[in-house]
Formats: sequence, C-alpha cells, structure tokens
Amino acid sequence: MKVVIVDYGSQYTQLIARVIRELGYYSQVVQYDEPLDTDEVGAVIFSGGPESVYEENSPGLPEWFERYNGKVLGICYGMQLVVHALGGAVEQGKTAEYGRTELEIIKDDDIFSGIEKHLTVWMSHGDHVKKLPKTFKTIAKSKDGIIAAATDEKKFWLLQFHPEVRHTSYGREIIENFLSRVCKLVPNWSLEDFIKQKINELREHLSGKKVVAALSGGVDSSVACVLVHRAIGENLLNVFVDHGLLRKNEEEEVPRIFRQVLGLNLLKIDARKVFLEKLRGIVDPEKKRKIIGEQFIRVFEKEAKRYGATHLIQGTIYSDVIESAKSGKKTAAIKSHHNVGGLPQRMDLEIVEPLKNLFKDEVRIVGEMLGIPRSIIHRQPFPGPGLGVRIVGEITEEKLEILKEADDVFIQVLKETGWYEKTWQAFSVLLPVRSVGVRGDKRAYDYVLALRSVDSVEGMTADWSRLPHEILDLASRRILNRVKGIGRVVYDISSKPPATIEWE
Ligand SMILES: Nc1ncnc2c1ncn2[C@@H]1O[C@H](COP(=O)(O)OP(=O)(O)OP(=O)(O)O)[C@@H](O)[C@H]1O
Ligand SMILES: O=c1[nH]c(=O)c2[nH+]cn([C@@H]3O[C@H](COP(=O)(O)O)[C@@H](O)[C@H]3O)c2[nH]1
Ligand SMILES: NC(=O)CC[C@H](N)C(=O)O
Ligand SMILES: [Mg+2]
Repeated sequence: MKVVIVDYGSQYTQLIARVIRELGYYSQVVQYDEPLDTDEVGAVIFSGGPESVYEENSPGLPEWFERYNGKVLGICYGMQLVVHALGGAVEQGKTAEYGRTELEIIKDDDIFSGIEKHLTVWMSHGDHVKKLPKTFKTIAKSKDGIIAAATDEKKFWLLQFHPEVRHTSYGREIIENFLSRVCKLVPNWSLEDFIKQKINELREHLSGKKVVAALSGGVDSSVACVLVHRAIGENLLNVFVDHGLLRKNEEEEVPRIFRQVLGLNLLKIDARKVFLEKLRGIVDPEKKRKIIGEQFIRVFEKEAKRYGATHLIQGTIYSDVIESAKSGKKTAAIKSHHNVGGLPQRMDLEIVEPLKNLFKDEVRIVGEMLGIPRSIIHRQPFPGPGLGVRIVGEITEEKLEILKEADDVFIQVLKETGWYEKTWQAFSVLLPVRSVGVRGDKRAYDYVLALRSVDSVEGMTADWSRLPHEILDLASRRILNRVKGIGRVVYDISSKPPATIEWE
C-alpha cells in the first residue's frame, strides 16, 4: 500500500514525501487534477498551497476522491479545502502566522499520541478556519486562538500547521501517528533501494555515451558525479566553472580538494570575463539568475562539443526545483535557481539529474553510503550563482573584492570559534546602501554588510542562528578594522519563511 500526496502547490510537498520515505513508506506525489487508480492507496495527504479556497477557480478536491474510502490528512490549504468543501467557513485573517508559533493540544487524539500538550510548530498562512463543518471537533489551537488541528474522527484529520518541516517539533511523530495509528500502514522502503535503482537507471540511460558533469565542488554535484562514475566509469568529464563569483581562493581549493580527496579529475574553465560582462548593470535578481544560468550552459555546451558528449549531469536537488516553480502546477515561483528556472530555452545538451527528488540531508546520507569523505559531504552549501546573489543590486568588481574579503573574515571567525560546524550555512551579503561613519576623526561613507547564519536541515525552512554576542562582536570588529569599504555590520534575524536564506 502506498501513501499518496496530493499537491496543491505547497513549497513543502516533497518534504511531506521525504518524511514519509524516512519513516520507511513508499509515497507518490500527484497533482490535484491528475487521475489516480485508488486501489493500492493506503493513505492520502492534501498538501498546502498558495491559493485561497474561497477564491473563484481555486483548486478543489480530486476527481477520484469519491472513489477513495481511506483516511485523509489535510495540511494548511489542504485543511482549508476540506473545511470549505464540507460546509465550514474559511476567511482571510487580520494577521497572518509565519514561522514559529506556539500550539496547545486541547483534546487527545491518535495523531497526537506520545506528544506533549504544548509544542512549537511552524505555520505559513494568511487564511484560517472560522467555522468547522458540523461533525468536526477542534483538537489543537494556536496561541492566537486559531483552530490549528481538527478531526471528524472518521475520515479527516486536519492541520493548519506544517508537520513536514523540521522546525515543527514532533512533526514526524504526527505524520507517523497518522500513517501507523490512524491508517494502520506498515513501513517497507529505504535509501539503499534508491541508490541501487538509480545506478541501474543511469547505466541503462548513459552506457556507451560520453557525458560532462557540472561540478561545483559542493555536496550535491560531488554526490551526483560519484553516482554517475559508479554507473558508467570512465566516459565522464567533470567541469568546474570559475565565473568570478566564487568565494576567496575557491577557484584554487576546489580542484585541489577534488583531485586529492576523491581522486577524480576535473577541468577548470575560466569564464570570469563573460559572466561579469553579461552581468554589468543588471540589478533585478531574477534577471541575474537567468543570465548566470544561461552562461553556465554555454560553457558546458562548448566543453561537451570538444569532448563529444551529449549529456550534462547536474547536482540539482529538490529545493532548487521547487523554488523555481518547476514541480507542481500551482506552485508559485520564489526564485529561479540557476540550474533549473535559470536554464535557457534553447540547449544542445540533455540534462540528467539523479538527485532531483532528494533533499540536502538525504543527499548527504547517499554520499556517506557511497563512501565520500565527510570533508566534502559536510561542506556548507554555496549557491551556483555565488556572490552574484549576495551583492544586492548591481555587481561590480569593486563590490566583489569587498564582499570576498569581508565574507572570508566572517567565516574565519566562525571556524576559529568552533561555530562553523554548528551552523547550517553562514555568509555575508553586501547591501547597496552606504552609511556615514567616523574613522580617525574623519568622515567615512561606506557600504553596509549583513551577516547571515542559519540553522536548517534541508534549506526548506530555516531559523537564524543564535550566535553568541561575543562572536558577532569579534566578526564585526574584525571586518570594520580590516575590510576597506565596509562602514557598518548588521546581523540578519529573519526566519524562512517568510524570508529566504539568500537575499536575492
Ligand atoms: N561553479 C560551478 N561549476 C560547475 N557547475 C556548477 C558550479 N556551481 C554550480 N554548479 C552546478 O549547479 C548545481 C547546483 O548548484 P548547488 O550549489 O545547488 O549544488 P552544489 O554546489 O553541488 O552543492 P551545494 O548546495 O552543497 O553547494 C550543482 O550541483 C552543479 O551541477
Ligand atoms: O545552486 C543554487 N542555485 C541557486 O540559484 C540558488 N539559490 C539559492 N540557493 C541555495 O539554496 C538554499 C535555499 O536558499 P533560499 O532560501 O535562498 O532559496 C540555500 O542553501 C541557498 O544558498 C541556490 N543554489
Ligand atoms: N501554506 C498554505 O497552504 C497557505 C494556504 C493559504 N494560501 C493561506 O495563506 O492561508
Ligand atoms: Mg554549490
């Protein structure tokens, strides 16, 4: 029996799938208007979504729903949809709930089995349930008094919060309770199955062909390359692009680490000039991302032609896909990740993305299973567009120099104090804002630098790291004393949602 997740366009649909994978159940994501054979379905989950149920033409119940006799977990939009369809009322709230919210369980239920009465959950909604359908009871409320969970104790279990995100405490337990206690399913799936299946698929698809791989030295592309290497052996050329938007010294370190640690060869292409030329004068973040995406492909096409390759391996993972709105029909575009939403229309290469449906931490586990050393697997993520999306607004060579230096100081401070390993991702952002200062009795007028450090598991939700004041103080003083061009340092204390990790 499988678990079916009906996608209403949530940013977190695949996170639901992944929690279910982790719990050892097989799951399938379907669009809300896709047909489905309901025979093998043991549980159904309705995802959240960006629309409002009371609006005309908002997505409704699936056509097959009448034929399905099992139980349903409705999350956020999924909850609101069920309430609306069964005669309850949903309205826009005066205030929204985004990020951390306190919850109180007010009635015992199987889905809350083994869970404390007061817990922290993550919300991401502006609408809420005003009135439940007749046969439903409220089983949990948020601190603001909003109905946070309800059930009819027969078919529907509804949650206004997101149990699938890591920042919700007991989220996994809630989903597990739903699958095992409410739906009575038994687990039988693993990531080892995934590796075996992928290597076979890659072999079938690529054997006898020449292939280039886009290798950044980051976690995802390293794992993707090793996986493909396992599948097809020698006919693989790894290409690393220096686009001029890399961190300080990275253009030397990546090839060195890769050859030394993995023993894999890698071709470094110096494309600094074209990237920076194409980006000159561009301010809009989406335009920047698309230019970067296109230039990457042009470099790979050129190298593929030289090598005689027809396919390009990318280390795309699910968060890249979802934020670029390339997954479900109703998914909103948040930002075009260079390797997905930023790809050009016309391309000579067929793209192969073996990790496309996995999340960062699953990719790390696959990497460990493949025997890749920790020093690569546990590197912090670094976005393909690099410092290009960390200089807010126009990119200039002067700003690149300033940001490289400042970021290097911040990262060194974290490393020296043991905080680098404790944070999921830490970096600096150069703002297009200048501010007045006084240095040695002289007036100064320099840029503002934002430090960002977040705690996360897979980058889909994140909270700002509670760095001790002394660490922030040390970083700020060192940057202000050492980096010319920075006149003020601030710390970003926004969670995702409603912010994102990168600023652009
Ligand atoms: N400088 C680069 N040279 C070649 N390919 C790159 C470069 N930067 C990114 N890519 C390609 O784009 C993909 C997406 O980049 P992304 O940063 O998400 O992944 P990653 O670098 O492999 O891992 P990490 O998220 O840990 O940095 C990479 O997997 C890789 O295929
Ligand atoms: O390869 C990439 N190409 C991109 O265009 C891109 N944009 C964001 N990121 C990384 O994705 C994670 C989530 O970031 P956001 O919250 O900013 O979307 C974080 O780890 C970001 O660094 C990117 N990676
Ligand atoms: N995350 C969601 O499912 C949001 C549902 C709806 N769009 C709201 O804002 O309430
Ligand atoms: Mg990267």
